[in-house]
Formats: sequence, C-alpha cells, structure tokens
Amino acid sequence: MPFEFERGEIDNVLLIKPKVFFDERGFFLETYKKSLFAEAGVKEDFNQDNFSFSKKGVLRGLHLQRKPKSQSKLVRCVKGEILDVIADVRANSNTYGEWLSFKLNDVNQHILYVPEGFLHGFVVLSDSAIVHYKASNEYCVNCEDGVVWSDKTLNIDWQTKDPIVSKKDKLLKNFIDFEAYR
Ligand SMILES: Cc1cn([C@H]2C[C@H](O)[C@@H](COP(=O)(O)OP(=O)(O)O[C@H]3O[C@@H](C)C(=O)[C@@H](O)[C@H]3O)O2)c(=O)[nH]c1=O
Repeated sequence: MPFEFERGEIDNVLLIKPKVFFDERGFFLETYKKSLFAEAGVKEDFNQDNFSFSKKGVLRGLHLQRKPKSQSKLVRCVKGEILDVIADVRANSNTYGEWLSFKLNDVNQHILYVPEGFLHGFVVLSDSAIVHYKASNEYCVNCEDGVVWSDKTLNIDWQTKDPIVSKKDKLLKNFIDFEAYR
C-alpha cells in the first residue's frame, strides 16, 4: 500500500503518509492517486494546483473559500517545514471552533487532507518552505473569507513569535464575527 491514511481527531480530516522509495539515485513517492484516495474518503475532483515559496516566520491564513467554490485541499510541504493548521468552522459540527496542527516537512512527506468547511493556514518553521497543494475548486476572489491568525477565541499555538503576515491577512475578521460554513 503506497499510502497510510490516518484519521485526524476531527471528523473527515486525514493525515496521509506516503511510502517513500529510496535508491541510489534518490527517492520517489506518489503524492496523489485517485482510486486509493477515493477509497479513503477523498472522492472529489481536484481542479487547481497551487505552489508557494515563503521565508522563515511567514504565516499565511487563516483562509477558506465559500460556496459555490468551496475548496477541500491536499497540502504538502515540498521543501523545508511548516506547521499546518486547520480549524473546523462547519455549522452544527461537534468540533466547531476546534483546531489541529500538523508538522509537514520534506522528511516525513506527509500530506494533509483539509475538507471543505475548514479554515486553513500555515507558518514556516524552517529557513524557507515550498508548499504545494491541490484544491477541489478554482480560486474565486469573491468567495474568499477568513479569520485573523491571532484570534483570541481560536487561540492557536503557532509555535512562532512575531510571524510575518500579509496586509490582507492582518485585516481578516475575528472568529466571533465569522459566519459558520454551511
Ligand atoms: C490563493 C490564490 C491567490 N491568487 C493571487 C491573489 C494575490 O494577488 C496573490 C497572493 O494571494 P494570497 O495572499 O491570498 O495568497 P496566500 O496567502 O498564499 O493564500 C493561500 O493561503 C493558504 C493558507 C491557503 O489555504 C490557500 O487556499 C490560499 O488562501 O495570488 C491567485 O491568483 N490564485 C489563487 O488561487
């Protein structure tokens, strides 16, 4: 089996651990396989791939796209290490407002499945990081929403002091003003 699918502590979240094949040339791994991912519950089509490079201490998030262009994501840190954070904002969810964090890096090669209805963000722990992720729907500027990373109610432990945050992300709303995802 080229993947181990580990259930997250929040419903529908998956940490995917690919099998890495090493040889004298280097290594090889599969990062997405429709049939096996679908068996594990990731049945949607992925319609956009994204790539970002960020310096140490850069924090991007917390973001979500609303309907009709909601996005689930498959997130991978190709180079370096990030702390990837998701928060459940699905209306009527038993774990509404709860967050989880995962260290994704170029050694463990873990992939995080972020279902629809979750805020998503990450902070770079290494000197720099390259993050590559698949999204189920295309980017839609009018569907963008989010919560400020430092929100007191969510109280996320980013394991980073004074992160570098974009002007846009500093202006995101607080969790109490954020409408649940439905
Ligand atoms: C996300 C995105 C941005 N852009 C443009 C808009 C802007 O000019 C520039 C940078 O956009 P942002 O500042 O929103 O990029 P960034 O802060 O990296 O946004 C991303 O953050 C992570 C945490 C996610 O989960 C993603 O879904 C996405 O929201 O790129 C696209 O053209 N397509 C896209 O899909």
